[in-house]
Amino acid sequence: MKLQLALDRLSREECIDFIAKTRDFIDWIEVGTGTIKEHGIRLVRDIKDAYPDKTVVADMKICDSGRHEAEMAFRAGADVVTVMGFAGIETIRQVLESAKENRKRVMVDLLEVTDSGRVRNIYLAGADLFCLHIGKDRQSSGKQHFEDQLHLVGGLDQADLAVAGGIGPDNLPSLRKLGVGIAIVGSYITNSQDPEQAAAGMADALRRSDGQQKHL
Ligand SMILES: O=C([C@H](O)CO)[C@H](O)[C@H](O)COP(=O)(O)O
Repeated sequence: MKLQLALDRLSREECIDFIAKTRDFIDWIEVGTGTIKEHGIRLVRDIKDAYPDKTVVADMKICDSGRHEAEMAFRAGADVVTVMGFAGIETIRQVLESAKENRKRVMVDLLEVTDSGRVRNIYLAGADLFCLHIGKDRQSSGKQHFEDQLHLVGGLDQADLAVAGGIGPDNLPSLRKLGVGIAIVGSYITNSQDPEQAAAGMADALRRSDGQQKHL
């Protein structure tokens, strides 16, 4: 299982600092939605320039104007862009087309998606990377579990699966059972007193896990 560090609610300098501290343990770097809004898409470019060997995810959470927003992220050096699973299928198609033309990838964020038929249509449109996501605001209610969302991606045999939202050592065992390929971890690392140690511990635990890891 791979580890994606999510950079949310941080200053520009903190983002750079967290990457420097955790670089040996993380596989993918996510520039969070709010981070892009606050610091601009230029931060994606700066991070990709500094870490060309890392996969950089621009968490654009696109829900309209698909091609325009995807190209903005790809031009800035993003390897992966996120689109919302609840967006119109035309928007999602535009993002997928842009990714294909630019030889990049799309992560479909399933935040607040409940209809597996919709997910299947997105899969049939060409998406091959989906993210089960318990949003920040939902996390505070503590009522949602990744297991409850798993039916959304059942039968999407060629797709890779990521999970995001409240991930740390406590729910790692459940991820193993889900066949997750990539664990997206933000707060557990960025709120830690020792981010390097937190990332090292997560990376070690993820790699030791016997989840049905797929090539990403
Ligand atoms: O995508 C995210 C969320 O919607 C805020 O923009 C987070 O990056 C992701 O859920 C990681 O969350 P935590 O690990 O719970 O910080």
